Order: sequence, then C-alpha cells, then structure tokens
Amino acid sequence: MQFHWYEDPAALAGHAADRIAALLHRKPDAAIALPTGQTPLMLYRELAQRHRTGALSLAAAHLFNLDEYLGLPGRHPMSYAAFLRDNLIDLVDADPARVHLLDGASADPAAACAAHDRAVEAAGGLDLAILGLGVNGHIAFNEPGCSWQTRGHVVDLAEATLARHREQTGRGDLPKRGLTMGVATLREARSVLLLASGSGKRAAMAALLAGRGDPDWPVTSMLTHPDLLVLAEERLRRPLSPADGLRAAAG
Ligand SMILES: O=P(O)(O)OC[C@H]1O[C@](O)(CO)[C@@H](O)[C@@H]1O
Repeated sequence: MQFHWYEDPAALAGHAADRIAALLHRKPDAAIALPTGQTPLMLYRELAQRHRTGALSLAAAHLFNLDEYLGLPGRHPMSYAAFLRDNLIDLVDADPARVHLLDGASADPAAACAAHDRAVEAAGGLDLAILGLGVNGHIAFNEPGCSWQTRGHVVDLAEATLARHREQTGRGDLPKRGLTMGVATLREARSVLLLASGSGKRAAMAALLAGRGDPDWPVTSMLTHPDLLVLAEERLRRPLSPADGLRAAAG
C-alpha cells in the first residue's frame, strides 16, 4: 500500500491519469471499474484531454461502472450511467460493446448485478478498480457494516450518503437504494487506485490511516490488498476536528 498526498487536486488527477495510461499502454484491453461523484471529475477531464491529443485510447478497454441508483434508467440525467457517459465515455473512443453499465431500471436488479459480475469475469477480472471515498468510508455503494464477501448486490444507501447526494445535487428525490459491485469483486481487482478528495472525508481517511480492517469503514477492506495506491488531498491528513468526529458518529 502506498499513499501519495497532494496540495493540488490537478496534480492528483494527473498522477491517476498517468497510472491509467501506463496500464492501457501495457494492456490496451484492460478491465477498469470507474467511480462517479465529484472526486473523479478532474481525472476524467484529464483522460478526455489526453485522448483529444492522441496520447490515450480507450478503444479496447472494458469499462464498468461501480454503482448505480436503483430505479433510474441509464438515460435518466441523474443516473450514474449518464454521469459516466457525459464525463468520460462519450468524450473518448470507448467501444460501446465494451462499456458495461449497471442497469438501475432492471425489473430484476439482483440479476442485473449478477450480469455485471459475469461481464467482469468474462473480461478476465478487473485490472484496475478506481474508487472514490464516501464521507462515511463507503466504496462504490458498499456502506458501513456491509459484508466484505459480497459480489454485486442491491443496497439501502446510508443516511450520510443520501445527505451528501442531496447537498451535491440540490435534489431530495433521488433513490434511497442502489446497485453496487461487491467488496469481494473489488478486492480481487489486480490493482486498486483510491482517490480521496473533497470535504468531510477526514474521518474516513483517519480510519484508513489507522491501518486496521474495520467493518464500520468499508474502505478499510482494501488495506490488505497487495496493490493499493491511495492518492489523497493533503488536507485529509490533518487531525480530526470535534466536528468531524460528530459527523462520523452520525454515520
Ligand atoms: O466523490 P464524491 O462525490 O465525494 O463521492 C464519493 C463516492 O460516493 C459516491 O458518489 C457514491 O455515493 C461514489 O460513486 C464516490 O466514489
């Protein structure tokens, strides 16, 4: 496990893009799991820019989303599928046949999760799982207290996650449940790149830095991964304030 700390979010995104470019250079058909949220936006801009200059191709890569809202079809503007299309997939040369997006509107969401898992297997497993960090330590939509043995499954989103989404989108009508890749699948990825940036994440980072697996902080399930690289904003390294502690306790 390695930590790299950044004052400058653009430098963090640049390093993440370098890792992805190196992987694709070595293995053009790599299978990569992609996060949503604020965290990866700068990375996706950087990847799109590198594609525009001819420095990067995603044409052979298998791209997977990590999670999706239950009940939102991919064409819904608030879906994570739409987010990924708008911010990355439609801006690069991704092959639609190799883009695998969880179907939030499936009549059988458990089957949709299983189909997503099968697509990961068919691609030979994940070469790289790119993860964001939730304020409550979630990775993908694996919320505090979840099992670390799971594959794709349907989840009830934690109140901290819902509050964050309300704050980010200004919308109170987003689904309270989601579909997610499971922790077991993420731990089997050959490499894990955890991106940690944004406010309200010092408690989650403190749990990770404590260095012990703790079911209340799903991100700590990655601590034993043999190839985990954490790229984090320097401000998340500062000691917790009492307010952070209270937020963490509120879940
Ligand atoms: O980057 P943000 O917006 O802080 O979100 C962190 C994490 O939370 C999620 O948005 C899910 O709530 C993930 O997709 C993301 O990795």
